[in-house]
Amino acid sequence: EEWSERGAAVSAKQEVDASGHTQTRLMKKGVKDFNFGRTLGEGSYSTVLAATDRQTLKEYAIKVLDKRHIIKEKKVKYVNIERDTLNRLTEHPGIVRLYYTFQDERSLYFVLDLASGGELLGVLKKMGSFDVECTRFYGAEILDSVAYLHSRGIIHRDLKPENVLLDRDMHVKITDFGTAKILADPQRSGSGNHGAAGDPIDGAETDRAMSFVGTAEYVSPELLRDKNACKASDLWAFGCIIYQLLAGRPPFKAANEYLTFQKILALEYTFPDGFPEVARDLVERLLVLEPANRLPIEHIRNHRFFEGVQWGKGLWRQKAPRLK
Ligand SMILES: Nc1ncnc2c1ncn2[C@@H]1O[C@H](COP(=O)(O)OP(=O)(O)OP(=O)(O)O)[C@@H](O)[C@H]1O
Ligand SMILES: O=C(O)C[C@H](Cc1nc2cc(Cl)cc(Cl)c2[nH]1)c1ccc(Cl)cc1
Repeated sequence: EEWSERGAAVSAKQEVDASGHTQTRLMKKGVKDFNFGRTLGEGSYSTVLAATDRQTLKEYAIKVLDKRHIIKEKKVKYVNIERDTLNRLTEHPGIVRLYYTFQDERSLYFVLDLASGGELLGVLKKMGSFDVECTRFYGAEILDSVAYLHSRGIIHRDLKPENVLLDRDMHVKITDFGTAKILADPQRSGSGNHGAAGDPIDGAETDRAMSFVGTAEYVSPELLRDKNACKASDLWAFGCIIYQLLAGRPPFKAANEYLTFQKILALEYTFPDGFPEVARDLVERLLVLEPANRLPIEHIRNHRFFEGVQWGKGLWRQKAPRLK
């Protein structure tokens, strides 16, 4: 029979030996259990391939990392953070699920949910911008997923439309957890800053937090100011995403990263003509310099912008709105 513990997936094979005793052999999945298909994309340290499990014919995305490259680029910590984080995130439809990890002499392998709809960024670029109905649907699924991350003591720290993938039914699958922060105490640090002095999960986490900054356009002011991220940092990024879906561009974008950072710290952004009022009110309550003053998730769910959204399972069962 097949059972898989999180992360180290093992399958047990019952066999009767010569003396009639039942023996159980444990086998970890490996490269030979899969037929590899087309390349889905490339990262700085990774290649993602479509693959099919030869026994179950189930389709996956397998992220392959070259060991030498990982070691040379000092990314071992990130890879193990990604694995440990994904292993804690097992039960939410909006998070890319990790089924197995394994390695061979040359590479490391993450066996993940296949998100065949591509990146939300790609769809947004094709559309130019989303209408309120589509923004409401994708905003709600992203928010529901972030609420789950936070409940599991995880801060994503690099939320952006590139990291919001879409499955074959055009539902959200959030990915890219190599730069996430695992909180030692999941209940704390809603908006309280922590990092060096806070409750890092380990020493490595502190120096990593000190070195890690997300993607310029979505970086929160607290991360720029005191190099500390908190759960509210993900809500800043969420505000940027809602703005971008409706406006077709992020709120803070300048000729280079330094100028973008200046705009963020000065809260220098404007709404384009025609930006929907109800969405403007929500964005203004999220793009707030002080993390503690940002709208908390429960209040975002009840905001007029999300009026009519069925939160919980219903959200994930309904058909995704046709992108028009
Ligand atoms: N589960 C998945 N299903 C389908 N496509 C995926 C999946 N995960 C990643 N991809 C695609 O593969 C590409 C590489 O993803 P990967 O996470 O390896 O690197 P990245 O995070 O995009 O790049 P970097 O490491 O530079 O940040 C991305 O463009 C992404 O769209
Ligand atoms: O089998 C497991 O789950 C644990 C290993 C731990 C691990 N072994 C490694 C070897 C190298 Cl060379 C680099 C990294 Cl980051 C390594 N991480 C592992 C294997 C694959 C992946 Cl994707 C992550 C971690």
